[in-house]
Amino acid sequence: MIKGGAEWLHMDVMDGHFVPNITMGAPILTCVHKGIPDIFMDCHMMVAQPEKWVNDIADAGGALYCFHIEATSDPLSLITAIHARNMKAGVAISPDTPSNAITDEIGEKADMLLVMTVYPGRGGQKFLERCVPKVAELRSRFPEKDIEVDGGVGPKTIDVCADAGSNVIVAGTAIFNAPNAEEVIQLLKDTVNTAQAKLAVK
Ligand SMILES: O=C(CO)[C@H](O)[C@H](O)COP(=O)(O)O
Repeated sequence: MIKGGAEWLHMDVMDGHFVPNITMGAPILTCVHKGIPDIFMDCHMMVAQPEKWVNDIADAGGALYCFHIEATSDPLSLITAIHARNMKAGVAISPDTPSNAITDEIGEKADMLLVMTVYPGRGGQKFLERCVPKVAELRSRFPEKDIEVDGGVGPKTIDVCADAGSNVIVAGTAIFNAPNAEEVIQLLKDTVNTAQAKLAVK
C-alpha cells in the first residue's frame, strides 16, 4: 500500500463473515509487528462485529483500524473507541454501499475512508470502475482526509483512482505478480503524487 511516500502495510483481518472459512486475526498481526515494529499496520477489518476486536488489534500493534460501515449500527461510538486506543479510524464501504452512507459527521470524525473496488474478501478480483465516482464524491466533501481504494488496483486502473482523489492505494496482485514489483510501486506512487499535486492547485 502506498500513502504519499510512506510505506504502509495493509492487513486484511477476517472472521469468516465476508469469506466463509477464512480467518486471520490479531496473532498474525502480533508476529508481523514483532518482525517489522516500525511498519504502519493498516488493519482492514472484514468482520461481522467490528466493536469486538478493537482492543485485540490495538494490543497487536495495529496503527489504523478500518471497519465496514455495513457491519455496525453505531459508527461514531466505534470511532471514539478506536481513538481511545490510540489508533487511527478508517471507515470502509463495500461496492454496493453508496458514499452517502458516510455522513458528514462520520467522515469528519474518521481519519481515513476506504472505497472498496472489489467485493471484500479475496485478492485477484476485477476492478469495479463503477465504484470510482464514490471516491470523487468523498474527496469533494472531505478534501483533507486520506481516501483509500482497495481491489484490482494496478498500472491499468491507477489513473482513474488517483484522478478521482484517492491518495492511499492498496495493491496486491499487481505487485506480487509483476516481473518488477519496484517499478509498479514507483508507478503507483508517481501517479498518486502527480494527481494530488494537480488537485491541490484547483
Ligand atoms: O481486501 C482485499 C480484498 O478484500 C485485498 O486487499 C485486495 O483485493 C487487494 O488485492 P488485489 O490487489 O489483488 O485486488
